[in-house]
Amino acid sequence: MLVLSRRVRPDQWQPVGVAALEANALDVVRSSDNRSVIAGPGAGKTELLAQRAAYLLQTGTAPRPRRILAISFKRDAAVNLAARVAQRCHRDHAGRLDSMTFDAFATGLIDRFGQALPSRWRPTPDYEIIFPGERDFRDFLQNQLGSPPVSVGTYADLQAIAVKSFERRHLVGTRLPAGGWDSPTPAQWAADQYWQSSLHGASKSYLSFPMIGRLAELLLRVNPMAREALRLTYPHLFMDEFQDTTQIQYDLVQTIFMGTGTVITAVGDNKQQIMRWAMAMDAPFAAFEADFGATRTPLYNNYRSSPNLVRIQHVLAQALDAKSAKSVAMAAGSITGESCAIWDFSSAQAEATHLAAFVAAEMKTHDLSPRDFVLLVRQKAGDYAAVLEPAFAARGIPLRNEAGMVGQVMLQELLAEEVSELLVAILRLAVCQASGRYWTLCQDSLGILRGIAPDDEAAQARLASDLDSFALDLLAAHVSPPVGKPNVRSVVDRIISWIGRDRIVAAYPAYRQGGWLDKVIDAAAGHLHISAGNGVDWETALDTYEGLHAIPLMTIHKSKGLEYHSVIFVGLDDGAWWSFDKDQIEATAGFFVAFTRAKQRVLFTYTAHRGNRSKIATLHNLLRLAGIQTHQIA
Ligand SMILES: Nc1ncnc2c1ncn2[C@@H]1O[C@H](COP(=O)(O)OP(=O)(O)OP(=O)(O)O)[C@@H](O)[C@H]1O
Repeated sequence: MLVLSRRVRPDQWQPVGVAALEANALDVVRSSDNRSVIAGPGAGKTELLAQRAAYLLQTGTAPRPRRILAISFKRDAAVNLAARVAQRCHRDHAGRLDSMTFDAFATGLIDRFGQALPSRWRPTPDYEIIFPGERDFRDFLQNQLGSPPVSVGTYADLQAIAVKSFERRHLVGTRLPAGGWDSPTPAQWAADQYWQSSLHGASKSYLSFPMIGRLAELLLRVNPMAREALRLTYPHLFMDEFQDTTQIQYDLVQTIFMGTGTVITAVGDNKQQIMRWAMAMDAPFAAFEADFGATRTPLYNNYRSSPNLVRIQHVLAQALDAKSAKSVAMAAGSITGESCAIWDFSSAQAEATHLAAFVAAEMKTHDLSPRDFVLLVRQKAGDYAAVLEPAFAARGIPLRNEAGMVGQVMLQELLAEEVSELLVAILRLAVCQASGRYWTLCQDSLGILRGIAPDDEAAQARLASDLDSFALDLLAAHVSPPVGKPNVRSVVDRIISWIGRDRIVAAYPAYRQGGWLDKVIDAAAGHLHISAGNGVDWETALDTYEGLHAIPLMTIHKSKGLEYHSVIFVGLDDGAWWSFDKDQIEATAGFFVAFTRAKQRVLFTYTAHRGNRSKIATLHNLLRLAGIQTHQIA
């Protein structure tokens, strides 16, 4: 694709990389006011943000040195948006999009300005990120907390605080008072004790991401200069998957941008809200429209799924929102036979054997690759992998549990880590035959790490020559992947030290805390060692590392935002959906997310050994309502 850096007149700008956008999408792309775009799956919401970035950058509506801030909830979504913009824009333009997760944004603010917080809220500069759970809060409330001062209440008052909602309601439930609570309730007093011991109880502070979000909000509230700097830098803000916004994130955005000239575009789908357990707000779009005067703009097309799947999606969508409009299917159907069915099996083994045979045959007949399929499960992916993996291996198809742990990092997260991506790109550049496209990737990433401006031709040329000689040396030293864990580790260490550990830490805020960089490097080396097993060549080892030829197995949560030719949902039974009764809406939304990842086909499997279908009768009834048949397969 030819991408130009010259400026385009707004009236002459055309969507890049897609034939057309629907009228409302084009309207949002060109808009200069706050918009909330609520649209169904596959409507092109992420694509709309990529197109809007292209429009703002290419027409000079967001002129240099101003930048666009795009906040996503998951790291791979942030990477995905940046990649789409990089494909559509000249790199001079694409480099002015800062696409990051909320956590990275808040952490970056604390790292830059945190020492300006009032002393009672100031973390140590070397604070660590922690992930406390219900057990930690129970231990704190029941064992670590003494009696409160009489003016606050009694020990019994403290014990009456619900452990389950302590974090959500009290610890990070509201904005932090700059000078502390004046006359705290027992719950506020307990929250303050937790805060003070996390911030000042040891030689360094220990903070969770929600706590960092709250500190970032306070920081911006009490620091008008930092607030103003952000407003000036970012005249445009994008928020993807807005349905999952937490109150903490919303308050931060409100403190920085409400009532300013920054134009906000928020996109999402209420029917895909599956993060309520992780503190997502009840109605973030309504709050945004009321507080920021945002105009709601719906989208009607579905570019992902076949007409038959869009028809079924509509039945499911109506169970979540009776007012939801039927989408217009823009993609054609390409398979014969049923595009959705429930397959019953006598055992998990029979299920695994049949699915492997089916996928192998489909790949052959329709020229599909393993990455066109996904095996989705509700939870405990490892248990399913133990049965499915050997059955697929017997058909010569590697299956890979993306939720599996490599050392201390989840595989899916490892692959989205900057360090892992850079390692793979440098290795591919050095050792693979057709490595052309890795040049640009390495040159761009290293240019950013070394602080070289894209238009500084002399420095870019020096970097290119440096990269070239490093790649040649690497190849000369390792014509094939090294054997043995220590040797693989030393290759990884050599690349990291050539890139410069300090540069990596300086460029990516997440690596500044809590030994995360070491965990990622350990995991990358461990995963490369396993991928290079059996004396394979470099290309095979790196393909295995990235899972290019393996069928992914993942949970619904991890599949958000992704798409596949065929989705096979393993386990439509009460066992997998044991908590269905607890929050039927969220569970049905999860079911909807799983279903809507498919372009052409969705298969559900069931085996009685894992549970009945009575608790989740609602889901089975919905499928029946949509005309889906159940077949006894094996
Ligand atoms: N205008 C368009 N023309 C053609 N294809 C498009 C267009 N917009 C999006 N697509 C394609 O449709 C698919 C879905 O787009 P996208 O991922 O942006 O949807 P989404 O609304 O964010 O989906 P979801 O909420 O289900 O994750 C992608 O493959 C994308 O490339």
